[in-house]
Amino acid sequence: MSVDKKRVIVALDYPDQQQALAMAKQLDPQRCRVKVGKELFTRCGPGIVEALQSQGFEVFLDLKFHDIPNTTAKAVRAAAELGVWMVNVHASGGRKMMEAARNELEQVNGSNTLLIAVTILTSMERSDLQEIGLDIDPLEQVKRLAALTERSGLHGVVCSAQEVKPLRDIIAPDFKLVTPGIRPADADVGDQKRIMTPSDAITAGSDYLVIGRPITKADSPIESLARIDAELSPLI
Ligand SMILES: O=c1ccn([C@@H]2O[C@H](COP(=O)(O)O)[C@@H](O)[C@H]2O)c(=O)[nH]1
Repeated sequence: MSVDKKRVIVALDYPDQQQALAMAKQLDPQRCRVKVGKELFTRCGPGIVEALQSQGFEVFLDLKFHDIPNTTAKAVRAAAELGVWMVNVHASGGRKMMEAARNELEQVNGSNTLLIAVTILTSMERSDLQEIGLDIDPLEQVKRLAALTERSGLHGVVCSAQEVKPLRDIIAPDFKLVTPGIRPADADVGDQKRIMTPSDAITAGSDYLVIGRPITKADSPIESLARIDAELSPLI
């Protein structure tokens, strides 16, 4: 089995195609992947995904679908037909929703799109869960949703890197753990709560690190990415 060297996914959280493509132009599609999220996709539509693919990038379409099973499944089909590398739903949409999405994906001819589920957003801490009626530690809820996601036949979950080690004890080794909330030691934390440095995340066993503002808002995004690469290169 070949080792995946492209462990960093750069979150292209920009308000227009021009800025997103200008950033992408500075990146090497052989060394990283890119993520298109709600802001960029809502502004630009599927054309931005196609533009990035034509530059050679594998795209994680991070739209976090959360709806009734039929609607979510059809949205996942649309993403797979766009040829994205990875797409996601919210695990809290439940087993029936996730199974419908997985079944629909299996019907897409020749697709090898990965389908993963968001557990608990990395911007949330225990007090946030309490406000929505969940009197539980984030780790416990993440474990519960990751187990449900695996039973529903998806390929992995989005979680915090802080949860990777405990999750590895309860899920299959090939179940993908995709971790946003990555912050180099000197970076602004912003609205993220459950964070980890790039090297600690890889050491803990994260498959993919999603990194946005520490790169995209840096004075020199390329120097920032190069520092992250240098931090990770002895580890991957
Ligand atoms: O739990 C989650 C799920 C998704 N995200 C997304 O990842 C990036 C992180 O960006 P930063 O600028 O590095 O904070 C962003 O696009 C989020 O939508 C997440 O942060 N947490």
